[in-house]
Amino acid sequence: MDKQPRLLSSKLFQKHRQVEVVLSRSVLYWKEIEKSRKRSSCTSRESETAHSHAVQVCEIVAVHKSEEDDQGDTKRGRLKKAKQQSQLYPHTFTVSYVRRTRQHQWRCSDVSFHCASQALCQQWIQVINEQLSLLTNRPKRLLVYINPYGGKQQGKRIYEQKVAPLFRRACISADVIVTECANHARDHLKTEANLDKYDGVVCVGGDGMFSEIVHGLVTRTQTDHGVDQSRADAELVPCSLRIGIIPAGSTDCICFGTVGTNDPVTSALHIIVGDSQPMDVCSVHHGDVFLRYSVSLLGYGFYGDVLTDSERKRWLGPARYDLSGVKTFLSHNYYEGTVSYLPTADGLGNPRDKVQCRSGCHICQHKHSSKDKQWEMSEEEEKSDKDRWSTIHGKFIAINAASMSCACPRSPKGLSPSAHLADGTTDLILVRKCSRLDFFRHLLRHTNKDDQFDHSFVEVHRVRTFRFQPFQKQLVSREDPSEPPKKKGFSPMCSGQTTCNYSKAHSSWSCDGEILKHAAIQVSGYDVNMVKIEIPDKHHLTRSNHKEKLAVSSNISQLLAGNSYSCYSGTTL
Ligand SMILES: Nc1ncnc2c1ncn2[C@@H]1O[C@H](COP(=O)(O)OP(=O)(O)OP(=O)(O)O)[C@@H](O)[C@H]1O
Ligand SMILES: CCCCCCCCCCCCC/C=C/[C@@H](O)[C@H](CO)NC(C)=O
Ligand SMILES: [Ca+2]
Repeated sequence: MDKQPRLLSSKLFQKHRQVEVVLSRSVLYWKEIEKSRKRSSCTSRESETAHSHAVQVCEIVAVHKSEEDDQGDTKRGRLKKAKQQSQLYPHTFTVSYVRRTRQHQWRCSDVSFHCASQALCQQWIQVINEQLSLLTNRPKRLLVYINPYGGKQQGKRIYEQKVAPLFRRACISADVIVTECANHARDHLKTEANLDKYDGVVCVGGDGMFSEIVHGLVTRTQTDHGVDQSRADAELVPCSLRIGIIPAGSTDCICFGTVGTNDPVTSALHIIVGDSQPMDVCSVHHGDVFLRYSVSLLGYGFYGDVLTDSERKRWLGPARYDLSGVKTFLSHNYYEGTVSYLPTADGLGNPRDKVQCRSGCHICQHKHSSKDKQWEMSEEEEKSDKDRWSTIHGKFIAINAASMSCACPRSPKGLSPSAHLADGTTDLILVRKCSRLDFFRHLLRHTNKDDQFDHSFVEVHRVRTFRFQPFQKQLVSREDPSEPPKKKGFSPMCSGQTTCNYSKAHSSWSCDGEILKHAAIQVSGYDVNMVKIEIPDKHHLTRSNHKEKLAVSSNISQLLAGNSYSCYSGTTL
């Protein structure tokens, strides 16, 4: 039981049982009081039973006066007793709270308490509401964008049936925009939306829709502050709004990888209780042209080809990825090019250390602690960066940069199971040319417990920044990979069948599910945050089910952008 002082304590009825209900600052607690008769004395005494319950105040969704006085017991034998009790305790209030179920899923449960007087009932409602109003991280006004065509085209139904009733119950007001075309949400955020009115933006859709919203918010903030985001070295201004995700897409890896499940009700509840989770965001440039931000996967070769092919099959819904996956696998293309990367300093773990990023992850927390200088680069260290760049030239079936695990229902541990959500790094996975069978083995390991990096043709590096240059006949190798490539380095790629046996010379980059126009990219890395998501409640892990893989939810996060142009930095989503 909570050691904090009691704010309120009463004997009330719950269903047909008398319970002692106690509210402290952090916990609502109720315990059944069983009346048993002692034969010897024939006097009644109260004894404690094992039936006690506790709900954290921060996980109370709402408290309401209940209209009906049905005490919830319809069994005939007890009906009479229940009726008597409802006459004695006619005033009822209902507390809605978060209940954890299996596999990271949350549900909203109700418990009703019956009081003898209206004054007592009102007092309970008032005191609980007062405690809830102290939770300042909870949103009150939200701007919701629904992509009606994402995933199985269920976005609108999911919002209306599963999310809106919960928002209403939690007294959250929501302005809803159902998008009419691609980039509707992005452009509305960029130019029209009155963002002062809201505490957060909610995205009902998949990773592509989430990406739209990130781009809209970041761009809007930079425009408002006169920052030119196309400059790779621009100091970005933090966004003040958080983004929540209601999964309604095909992959939903950003939701799955942060919350641990892609369940709309769970996400809605995380938004209501104001949970947030920092996430890395990287910026992708082609020379000095800004292309996009990425929060999940940048994939060239296999995933780029899957995405390119799947876009033509959108009408198939999520199944398009399976079909295009098989087709791309059978094509067995590989691509020649040069990857240069700047590895992370020690202390940020490595992609094969089997450390999983959870809420309150110490690596991510250190990254975001301004007092902790452990991972901040000194000037000298920054200068010596130039010597730390590595360059690999080769033929690759896939080049993947995972800024987070990229866990999703297809691959529950993700492309890089130990990648961190907010450490300012990305895991660069290079899959070299190999046989079809070997590549199949590698892919298969994404779906089971085996280590997908444990192959001679796969290497993985935790990096702060990297560049990719597809092979070009006329390409003269640059001497310093840490310098951005000169413009001429991006002259037309070799066309026709050059080095690849089975494929065209170039693949495309899939950036969070969107195809980039250029194959030659630099993904900026810098140790200062571009955008940051804060975790306001560091205790979340301790109050959650310890079996949970990813204890927290990241559904709503805050764009707190720090400075700098860069990339793997926490964003506030
Ligand atoms: N009204 C609309 N009509 C057509 N396209 C839209 C509309 N609204 C948004 N979009 C675009 O649809 C694309 C895909 O949406 P979304 O990410 O929601 O679903 P998905 O691609 O099925 O899922 P995932 O990205 O998780 O694989 C996004 O890039 C977004 O820009
Ligand atoms: C023989 C079985 C092979 C199964 C291979 C499973 C591997 C699946 C890995 C999927 C990772 C998805 C990472 C997420 C990327 C998103 O950004 C993007 C847009 O939603 N989705 C895809 C599919 O690229
Ligand atoms: Ca990361």
